Amino acid sequence: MDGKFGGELRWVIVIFFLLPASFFYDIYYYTRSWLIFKLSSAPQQHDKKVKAVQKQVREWCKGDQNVHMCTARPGWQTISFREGAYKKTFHKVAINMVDILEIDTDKKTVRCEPMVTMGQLTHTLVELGWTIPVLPEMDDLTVGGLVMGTGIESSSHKIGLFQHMCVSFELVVADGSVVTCSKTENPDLFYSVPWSYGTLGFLTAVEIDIVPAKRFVRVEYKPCHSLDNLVQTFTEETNKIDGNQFVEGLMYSLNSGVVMTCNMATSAEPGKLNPIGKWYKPWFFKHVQTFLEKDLQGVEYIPLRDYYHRHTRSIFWEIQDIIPFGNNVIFRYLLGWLVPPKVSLLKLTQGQTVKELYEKNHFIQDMLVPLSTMRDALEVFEKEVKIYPIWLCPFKLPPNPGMLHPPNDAETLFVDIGTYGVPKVNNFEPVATTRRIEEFVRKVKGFQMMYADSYMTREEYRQMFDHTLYDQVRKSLNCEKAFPEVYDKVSRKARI
Ligand SMILES: Cc1cc2nc3c(=O)[nH]c(=O)nc-3n(C[C@H](O)[C@H](O)[C@H](O)COP(=O)(O)OP(=O)(O)OC[C@H]3O[C@@H](n4cnc5c(N)ncnc54)[C@H](O)[C@@H]3O)c2cc1C
Ligand SMILES: NC(=O)C1=CN([C@@H]2O[C@H](COP(=O)(O)OP(=O)(O)OC[C@H]3O[C@@H](n4cnc5c(N)ncnc54)[C@H](OP(=O)(O)O)[C@@H]3O)[C@@H](O)[C@H]2O)C=CC1
Ligand SMILES: CC(C)=CCC[C@@H](C)[C@H]1CC[C@@]2(C)C3=C(CC[C@]12C)[C@@]1(C)CC[C@H](O)C(C)(C)[C@@H]1CC3
Repeated sequence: MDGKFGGELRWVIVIFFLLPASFFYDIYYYTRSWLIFKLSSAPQQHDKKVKAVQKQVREWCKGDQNVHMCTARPGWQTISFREGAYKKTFHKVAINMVDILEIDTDKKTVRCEPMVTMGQLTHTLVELGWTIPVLPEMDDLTVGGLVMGTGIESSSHKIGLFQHMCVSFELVVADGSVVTCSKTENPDLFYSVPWSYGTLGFLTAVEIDIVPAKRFVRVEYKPCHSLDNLVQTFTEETNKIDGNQFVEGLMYSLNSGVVMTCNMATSAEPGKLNPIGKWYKPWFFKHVQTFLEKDLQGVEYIPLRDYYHRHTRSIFWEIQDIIPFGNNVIFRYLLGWLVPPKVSLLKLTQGQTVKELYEKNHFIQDMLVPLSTMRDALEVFEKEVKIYPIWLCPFKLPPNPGMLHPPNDAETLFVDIGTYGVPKVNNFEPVATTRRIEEFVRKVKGFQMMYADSYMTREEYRQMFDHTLYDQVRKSLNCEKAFPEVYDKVSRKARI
């Protein structure tokens, strides 16, 4: 879809075509998983589905093995910025595994298949009084994508990244056999899987910790009017040993922002309930900004699912560029219940015009840097792109084996700096600007989230991510012919 409808009138396509399509898509999957759970048919089907994956891999083994393998999930369906070019040429293995297999409340784990989404998990678990400790909040993120890539949320400062609450993985590896791994069983494989982007094997099941859920989240909004104040408040709140189940920051300029500290609660104080997930409610980031404007500290109680998916309706703040009047009160009351359009359908229908617009004039990155370097990092982002709001999400990084190591191999607090939008500086140049920021991140021993565009060279990439264990495991599992190296899947050159 090109021309005007691909550019400034994209919203026409979105409202009249994508929103209804997204609605029916959701209804179909919602009903399907509800029925499957009611019939309790998923656990019996699982072994059959694993065998189907094994069969496909063994067929590849019998062939001449001259192309690598990847999952058959089309690039447009994923929550990454671009599609992998390799999806056109690789041998595709279908992994149609979309079900929750078991909720074990004694062991406190949920076992699910890799295509289970975050929206599906919250619907299921929260209703039963449980939740997972780190719940990356966009509804359509999948367990498989989050394990193989990475996931983060505002509880990560207590728990770590998505990978750190995973108990075990089940994979079909290069020779078609099934391997399970955990901290005690095949630990090398267990620690190498996160950030391996499907280059060690096909994931078929994941066991994840669960914790009791409460009905509400008590949110305290703390407006800050200087960079020093914001960095100090954010750091103190993140460091509180016993307090704050969730900590999040939204910055509206280099010198202003709101730090939110949150805890689950069983009941709400009268008059302070705010069901922000309802279709007529303002976008969450706009709502948070009102606390800054009024310079008011405030307390609210948000229903748990609404809290988890607080940035979903506005796709963080990306929806502003897609439906410019989306936060208008009339639009919200009339059509707010249809929002957001599915990222996958947006990707599927975007034309060359939009692609080029985003290529030249849009910046989407999440950079994970040690909390102690947060101030410098924010100044670098201000100088290089000047995009606001900025999303701040703290997380702890334990000194585990694998791709990510904290400085000096000691558990360290990090912060994810998320910048999504149109740069406001005059000298923005996508490649050069991103490369300068990547260089800063490497210098402070941080990491780039690889769903976005990365312009690092192979050497720079290997400098950022420790490949020692990964290389070893690839060798022992004979991955060379079966899967490419991570770099060849995630670098900008590998994506279209
Ligand atoms: C996969 C899935 C998708 C769901 N999707 C939605 C949704 O989209 N929207 C929504 O509002 N609600 C959804 N739900 C929630 C569902 O409606 C509630 O879980 C239901 O209300 C549970 O109440 P109940 O008393 O009927 O449970 P129960 O009668 O105890 O269980 C209901 C069924 O689930 C099976 N079951 C129970 N525990 C497990 C387990 N640990 N592993 C496997 N099967 C189990 C039981 O065998 C039974 O057939 C979903 C649940 C699941 C599991
Ligand atoms: N809050 C957060 O933490 C957010 C995280 N993200 C990012 O989004 C991505 C997840 O998006 P999503 O659409 O769910 O996933 P994707 O389909 O984009 O998959 C991501 C990677 O995981 C691999 N993968 C997925 N499933 C399997 C499997 N069963 N077996 C082997 N490899 C698999 C894919 O391999 P292949 O290429 O072969 O398909 C791909 O390389 C992650 O990279 C995450 O970091 C994005 C937004 C927010
Ligand atoms: C760690 C966290 C919280 C990351 C959040 C990342 C989101 C803001 C990203 C993930 C996918 C993402 C890059 C996407 C887009 C915006 C930013 C998103 C949603 C959009 C919708 C922008 C518009 C584009 O035309 C297009 C449809 C291709 C993309 C799709 C992916």
